[in-house]
Amino acid sequence: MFARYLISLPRLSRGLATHSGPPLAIPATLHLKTGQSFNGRSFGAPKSIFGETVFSTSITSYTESMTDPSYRGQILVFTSPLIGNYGVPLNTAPFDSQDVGVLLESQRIQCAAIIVGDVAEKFSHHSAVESIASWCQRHDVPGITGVDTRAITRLLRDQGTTLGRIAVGPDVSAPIPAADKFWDPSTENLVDQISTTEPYELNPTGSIKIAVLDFGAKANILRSLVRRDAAVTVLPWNYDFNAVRDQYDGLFLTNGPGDPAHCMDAALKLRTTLAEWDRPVFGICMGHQIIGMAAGFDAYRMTFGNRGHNQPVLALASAGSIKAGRVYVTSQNHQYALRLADPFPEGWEPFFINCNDSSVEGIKSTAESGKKVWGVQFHPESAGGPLDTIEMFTDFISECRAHKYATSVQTTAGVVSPMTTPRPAVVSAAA
Ligand SMILES: NC(=O)CC[C@H](N)C(=O)O
Repeated sequence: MFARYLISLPRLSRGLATHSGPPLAIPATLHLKTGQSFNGRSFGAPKSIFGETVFSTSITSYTESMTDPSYRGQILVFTSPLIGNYGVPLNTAPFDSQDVGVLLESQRIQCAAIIVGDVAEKFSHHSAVESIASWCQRHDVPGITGVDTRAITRLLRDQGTTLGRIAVGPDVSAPIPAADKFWDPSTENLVDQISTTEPYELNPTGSIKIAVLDFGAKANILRSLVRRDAAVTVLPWNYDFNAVRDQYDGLFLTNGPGDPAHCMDAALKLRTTLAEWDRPVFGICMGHQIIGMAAGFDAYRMTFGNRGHNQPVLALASAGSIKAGRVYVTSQNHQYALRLADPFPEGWEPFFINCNDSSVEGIKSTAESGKKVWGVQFHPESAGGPLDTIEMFTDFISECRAHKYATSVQTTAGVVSPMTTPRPAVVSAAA
């Protein structure tokens, strides 16, 4: 009994640590390109920056959101009023070939800045090692607290995602930059800045070989594949996959930051893949947009996008664990979407639709096409958010196994009886 207290005491003292950055006395202001300003106090790095101001309605998982590479270049406004109350954990996972080396979604904070109503100066969680303010400071990322995030959100909902500048300290009283001086991250190829430059492998002894095109992958996407015993090869976003495709049992396209138009090169290469290769392909968010562009859809910029962890989507088709007619609650972070085409390009059908704004949430290849290709705008891997659609990873891997098994039976027919061919553990009943 006494020993139990001894073990928990150091944790308790760590968990009750207080804010360790500079005092919240430095003024900071968010200026929007459209002329509005919001005054608050600085925390984290006391530096001024530009970015694209977006809001997220997620209530928890600020650590996962902030390390999601898709937020690169963005000033993230949390609508949840209290942020930081459970602190920040140590962002290292045991590094072995089975893991991605981080607990959160990438090695560092990816968003340009955060804006919160009330930053928690005290935090409490058994795995917390520092406050959100000291974490932001270590990563050179500014934050503003003490502003009316509801007012900012209502503004962004009306006028759409808006370019912004955070002015800190002496910059608060400097003249507001002219509208044409606001840096616009959508003009840059942010994917190229974040994607791996060299191929690398995870879980090389896995039983099914999956190639991943990295547009700015969240770690939980890679984990979700490795946990299903995939041998994962992560490739740069514009890698010539067609030159190596026959080594793989399936292709996965990840999430990523910025305007998908910058990745047209990847979409055109994928068009060739889809025309000539019949193995399963799955894409999430940016990956879904790339699949859509390869299929002939347009991607457009939404007014304020969808960022939050409770976005309802209606399944319009069944596949694997997904049942047509059911609503799934999903995690989302996107500004762009595929434009609804009527009719869909030949060989494609609707997969999911957003219940709030009717935007396209998923497309899939038709049964007649003989392909197994899925794209979803939401994040089945979650982190943070609900796990309603996590089994889509199992469905994808099962399809890859089923394809590999069917091919091995075909190629060995007449030589080896199918009975002696090892059958994969999980074979999907997917349509
Ligand atoms: N999470 C993502 O992959 C986002 C995709 C794209 N950058 C968008 O904003 O729509």
